[in-house]
Formats: sequence, structure tokens, C-alpha cells
Amino acid sequence: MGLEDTVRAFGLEAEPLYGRYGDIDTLLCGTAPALLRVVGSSASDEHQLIALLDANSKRARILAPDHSVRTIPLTMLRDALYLETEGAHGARIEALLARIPISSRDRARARAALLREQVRELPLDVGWALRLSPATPFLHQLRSAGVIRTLRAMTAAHAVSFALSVLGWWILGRGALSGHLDRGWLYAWALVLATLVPIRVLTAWWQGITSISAGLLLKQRMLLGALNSVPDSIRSEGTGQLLGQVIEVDAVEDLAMHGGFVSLIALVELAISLPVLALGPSGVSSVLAFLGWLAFAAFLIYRFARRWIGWSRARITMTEDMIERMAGHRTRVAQEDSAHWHDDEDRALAAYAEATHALDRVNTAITGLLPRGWMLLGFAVLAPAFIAGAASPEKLAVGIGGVLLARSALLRITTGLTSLVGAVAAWKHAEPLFHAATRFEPAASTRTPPKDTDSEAATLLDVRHLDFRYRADGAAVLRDVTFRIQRGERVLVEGPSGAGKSTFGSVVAGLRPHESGLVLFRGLDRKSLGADAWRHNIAVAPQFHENHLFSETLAFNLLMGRQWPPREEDLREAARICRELGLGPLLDRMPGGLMQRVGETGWQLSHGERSRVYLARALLQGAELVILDESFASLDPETQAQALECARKRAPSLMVIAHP
Ligand SMILES: Nc1ncnc2c1ncn2[C@@H]1O[C@H](COP(=O)(O)OP(=O)(O)OP(=O)(O)O)[C@@H](O)[C@H]1O
Repeated sequence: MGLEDTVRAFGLEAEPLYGRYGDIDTLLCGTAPALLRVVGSSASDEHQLIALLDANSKRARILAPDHSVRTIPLTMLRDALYLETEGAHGARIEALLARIPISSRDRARARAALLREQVRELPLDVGWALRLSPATPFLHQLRSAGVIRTLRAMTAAHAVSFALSVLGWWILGRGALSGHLDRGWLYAWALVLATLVPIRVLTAWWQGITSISAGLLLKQRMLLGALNSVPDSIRSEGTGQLLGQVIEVDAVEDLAMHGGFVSLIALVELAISLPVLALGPSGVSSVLAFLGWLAFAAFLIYRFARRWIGWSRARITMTEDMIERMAGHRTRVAQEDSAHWHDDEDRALAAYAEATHALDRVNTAITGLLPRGWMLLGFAVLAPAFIAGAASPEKLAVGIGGVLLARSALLRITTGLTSLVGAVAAWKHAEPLFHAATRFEPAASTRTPPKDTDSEAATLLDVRHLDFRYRADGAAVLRDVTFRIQRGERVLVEGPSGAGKSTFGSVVAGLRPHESGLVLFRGLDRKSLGADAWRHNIAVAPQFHENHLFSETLAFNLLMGRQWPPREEDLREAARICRELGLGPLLDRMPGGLMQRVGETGWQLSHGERSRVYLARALLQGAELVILDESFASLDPETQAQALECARKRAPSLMVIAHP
């Protein structure tokens, strides 16, 4: 069982830790818990694993082999990781330092500094960051990140701070209403105020930590959800929908965090203000009046929720429409009469403006009417006791305090709940991404495909009775397909447009799940082999419109499926393949060569150049079987022959999809 599988058995996920030696400290401080691979201290030692529990810029907490937790200087850990590079550079540095007359202590420091400088840009592959599997319930993730604990502490701190405010207010109010405030009470009041300061600072600090950690977890989860979404479902929803979902994720985070905190605090305030109101001169009447006002607030918030849902629908529709317009603008300019360019825009804008006004009206009632209305009602209920002069100053102070506290609770409840309503409405759009994160597919290799020792195993790809349809209720695009490729074979799959060639290629490559039949690679299906191992064995260059050039270096675009960060030999191999595919003049022309930034924001490659980058990317993966889908379609005959020759030479087995 590999490390990834062992880790998964514990409900965790191991993410390879890559970086550069120059960033080693940042990497160590930001990734715990992690498993680090270090070279043993003696020359004969193999790599050893260290569990890193925690690290800051000075110290690291690690789990020793005897399961005891030890704190060591971060430099010790860093040096252990640097040991790997010693062989290549250590001797040279030693030779250099031998000629300089310095103390052995300075020599050791100079050696470490020179080594660090030498390897700064080298790729670093130190181990794995460990985290809970994305399929873990979100509450569990929050608990494990310490969010629940902080939230509990924050609530308690807020309750204490609120109770202290009430106490301070009681001391002052009592003095003011009885006409004198002696020095002892003044000191007590000052002490209460002084105690409040650190508690408030602590509460704000915890609040910040909670929002950052919870927000990070939510973003991580949504990102995973986006990556786990079935590509066809993403495409059928459209870019606008997806962008809408992403925007809503942000809204969920902001509104839920803000609304959650404020509502939590409001509940604490509510729990304190009700008994304070009951202790006032009008007792039960004040409590009943406040509960009645709360019911009215609930009604207004309900109306607000309904209007918000309508408003957010109008906003998303407008975003979708706008994206569609932007994406298709060049086509419109080229082909549509300019009189029709803005046909639907005004209608979408008017619907949005109407929804915004409707929302604003309820919002005004909530923020303007609710707190002021309560003050009037609260004091009206107190008025008879005040006018009759029947209540003691303390009781009156408590009564007035109760009304003010209830107002503060009301303000917070309305702010908190309106934010939460927004979060719930936004959640409706973002929810699919959240759940997609749990659609978790084992990525690691679980089995190594058997070697081709007998004739049965020499069959590389074996497809039997394969059926596929895009929608459960749609027509089958592939029906009862049976197909075989032996190792070393080069196969051409051709057929009329729309016959299902690309669909077949993508099913074989594991990009689309098939509904029935078998697809076996050396006798194993994708589930038994594992998604990663499948991809390592079968590389595909999808059709041009299904492929993408990232706004990154050309090297990244070429080597992303092979090894990133790259080793020297990977870069050399990438350059070699590029030249074999006729991309040599392009490499020479680009100022950055392989490190030139390409894609939307970089050097704009031509159609034919792009398709050869896609081709090189698939060939560079070093897979047993390479599937090329219309990879030669946009090339002139001479370049086409050159590219085909390269593919024939490089791919151990080849499946080319093309038109007749
Ligand atoms: N996401 C999708 N949802 C529904 N139908 C689809 C989807 N993608 C492709 N199809 C349909 O499946 C059929 C096969 O498409 P496919 O792209 O595999 O054909 P092809 O043989 O590669 O065609 P071409 O040579 O034109 O590229 C077509 O009728 C196409 O319209």
C-alpha cells in the first residue's frame, strides 16, 4: 500500500509539497501538519519520515519515532532537508572554504549560507502536507481547524463583556438617579471599564481568527468542488452560471461570517436583556412588549428574505447574460446588425433595478423603523411607573437600561439576520460546488498494471461492449463498442463528424465515466488502477476546443502532466520535442524561450503552434498509450508530416482520431 493510500485509510489526504529551496521556511511554517522526507544522518541511511506537527519562524514541533512530541529549532529541520543537496554542492563549497583562514564555527556558518545560496532556485520535493479528506463533514473540518473552540471562547468572552457593560451601566445609572455617586462606586465603575478593554480586544482577535480559518476552509472546499465538478455539467451550465456561483461563494463567506457573528452576539444580548427588562418597574409588560416587537421584526425579515431571493436571481441572470454577451461580442460585431446588439440589456437592467428598489424598501423599514419604534414602545410601557413615581431609582435605572439593551439586541438581530438571509440565498447558488467537493475520487495509484509477459497482457487497451450517453434520457452516442490495442500498435480511429470519435477517446482516457461495458488497461479497469495511474498510462491531447493553454510559462504548459517543478532533464526533453515538432523557430523567437509566458495574458501562439504544444504536452507525459484527437488538423502538410513522425517515434502505442 502506498503512502497516499495509507493516509486515506485514516480519512486524511496527502498533498505533495513542492517548492523551491529558497522558500523552504515559508513552506515549513505554512504547511503543518505534514510528513517530511529527510536524508538520514549517516551516509548509508535511507530517507526517513518526520511528522511535522507545527512550526513557526523559530521552532518546529515534530513527532519522534518513539511517538513523543519534541520541539526543535526550525534551522535543524531546514538543515536536514538541505542535506539532500549536499552531495552535489557540498564538496565544491568545502574546496572553496578550505582556502580561507576562518574559524571552524564561521566556516560552518559560511558553508550553510553558501549552500543555501547555491540551491535557492532548485526545485524542492520535501514530502506531503496532510489534511482532512474533502469528503469529511464540514463541521468536523471546522472542529479540527479549532474554529468551534475559538467560537465558543468568543461567545463566552462576549457574554462576560456584555455583563460587565450592564454592571457598569447599573453603577452609573443607580448613582445618577439617586442623586449622588460616591468615590468607591466610581472606582468600581472605572475598574469595570478597564476590565472591558482586554476582553473586547480578545473577542475581536478571536473573531478575526475564526473568520479567516472558516473562510479558508470554505474557499478550499468550494475550489475542490469546482475541480470535482463533472466537466460536461460545467459546460452545460455555462461560464456565466459558474462565475455567478463563484461570486455567490464570496457572498456566502462574507454574509455568513458577518451575520453569524452578529447573530451570535445578539442572542447573548437577548438572553441578558430579557431578565433585565423583567427586573424593571413594568416587569412582564416590558418583556411582552419586546417579544411582540420581535415578532414584528421577524415578519419584516421574512419579507426581506423573499425580496432578497428575487434580487439575487435578477443579479445572477444579469451576470450570465453579460458574460454571454462579452464572450460572443466579436461574433456579434462581425455578423449581427448593430441595431440589435443591445436588445435584451435594457430589459435585464430594468428587472434588476425593480428588484433592488423592492429590496431597499423593506431594508429601510428594518433599519429605520425597528430600533426607533422599539424605543418609543419601550419607554411608553415604562412611562406609567415613572409618572406615578412608584418605582425606586434603582428599578427605574434597570428599566431604562433594559430598554436600551433590548434596542442594542434588536439592532444586532436585524443586522445579523439580514446578513444570514443573504447568505442563505447566495448559498442556494453556491451549494452545488460545496457538495461536489465530496464527490471524491481516489486519485492515487492503487495497483501497478502487470507487465506484458504473456500474450493476454500484451493487450494494452481492451474495450468491451461499451455504452455511453451524455444524458440518462438521451440517445446513446456509443453503443456496444468493442476495441483492442496491442502494445506498440498505432491505430487510426476515423469516422464522420458527430459519430462519437472524441467521445470514445475521452471515455478511454477516463475523462468521462461510461455507463456500461468494460474499459481495461492491461487487464485492469480505472477503478482498480486508480485515477492517477490511469492518467500516467494513458495520455490524451483532447480536441483543440477542449484543450487549454494556461497563462503560465511555456515550460509549465508543456510539462504540467510530466513533472512540475521540472528537473533539468525535463526541460531539455521539452525543448527537444518542441524542435522535433517544428516549434524550434518559435522557441528562438520568444525572448524567454521555454520560460516565456504564454496564454491569454502572454505571448499569443498561433492556432497551429498551440495544437503542437498540446501534442507535445501529451507526448511528454511518457504514457504507454497516447491518444491524439484531431491534433494534426490545423497544420500545413509539411508540418503535419513532421508532427506525425514525432508522435510515431515518441509514443509507445498510439491512437489517432481524425476525419477520413
Ligand atoms: N456534452 C455533450 N452533451 C450532449 N451531447 C454531446 C456532448 N458532446 C458531444 N455530444 C454529441 O455527441 C455526438 C458525438 O460527438 P463527438 O464529439 O464524440 O463526435 P466526433 O465523431 O468526434 O465528431 P467530430 O469529428 O465532428 O469532432 C455528437 O452528436 C455531439 O453532438
